[in-house]
Amino acid sequence: MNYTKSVATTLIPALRVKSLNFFYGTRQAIDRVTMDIYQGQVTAIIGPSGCGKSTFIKALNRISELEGKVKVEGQVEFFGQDIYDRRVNLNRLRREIGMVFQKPNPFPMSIYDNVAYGVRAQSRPSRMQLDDIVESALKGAALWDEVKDNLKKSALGLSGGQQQRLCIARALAVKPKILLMDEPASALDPISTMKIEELIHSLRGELTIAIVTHNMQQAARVSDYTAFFSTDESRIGQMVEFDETEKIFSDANDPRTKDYVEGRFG
Ligand SMILES: Nc1ncnc2c1ncn2[C@@H]1O[C@H](COP(=O)(O)OP(=O)(O)OP(=O)(O)O)[C@@H](O)[C@H]1O
Repeated sequence: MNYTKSVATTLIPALRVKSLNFFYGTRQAIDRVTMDIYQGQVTAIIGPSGCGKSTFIKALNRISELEGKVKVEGQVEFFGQDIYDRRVNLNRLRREIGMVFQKPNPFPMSIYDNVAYGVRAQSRPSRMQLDDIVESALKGAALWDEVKDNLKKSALGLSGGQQQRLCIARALAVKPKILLMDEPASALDPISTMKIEELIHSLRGELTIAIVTHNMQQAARVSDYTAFFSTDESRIGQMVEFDETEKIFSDANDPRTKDYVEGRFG
């Protein structure tokens, strides 16, 4: 399916990444990445294995710091605020910039409690308020109709595709401004993949989305903007080209991007 896209005329950067270097210990994984992620748009990050796509998006809400000793240089501004400033509240940052991973990771609890989890951690809503939040997050993640009669059942009994939409509902429940998705459909069957793509399309506009994907057709279908990453001779990831998705896939400026999107490399 191809979705109609309308590239916005006034673009507001939700995230501004400036000359970002990222190191695991002493090993540099990405080198001087500079790009904007525009509000309300879907931005795809594509590129060959090991070029730093996951590293890059995990640096955008500082979830990468959970992976051990990492070092970050450069800046990431979230609506003008430096997310690497010492005073940043990490819980709040990760609520505002939510994340969905490749492998669905529901908590071992009921469907309802999964979605309510983050909301309960941050506030004390009444039962009725919480019911409303859970319902609207599940509707937002296009899962409500499938689970509304089984909210008390374990999330682990859902199919892989349903679990992934539940994880999206869990992220939506705390009202993020940005949703980062790291290959959200790569472990799913084609029908579940299509549902995730439709969902991305329906969330676009009110939500800013950055998605890492290996699937170039998927990037072409769902995104408004695309960043192509690759590695240099020393195998450090860099961003080669960033542009409107249509341009990247039909008339890229850099020959490395052209080769990759035309399947000649990677
Ligand atoms: N936790 C980690 N510790 C050390 N090195 C890591 C870690 N995670 C990733 N790397 C290294 O950083 C580089 C970039 O990895 P990353 O996973 O970001 O690439 P990717 O483009 O997302 O790859 P893939 O498409 O295979 O998922 C690789 O060389 C990888 O081995």
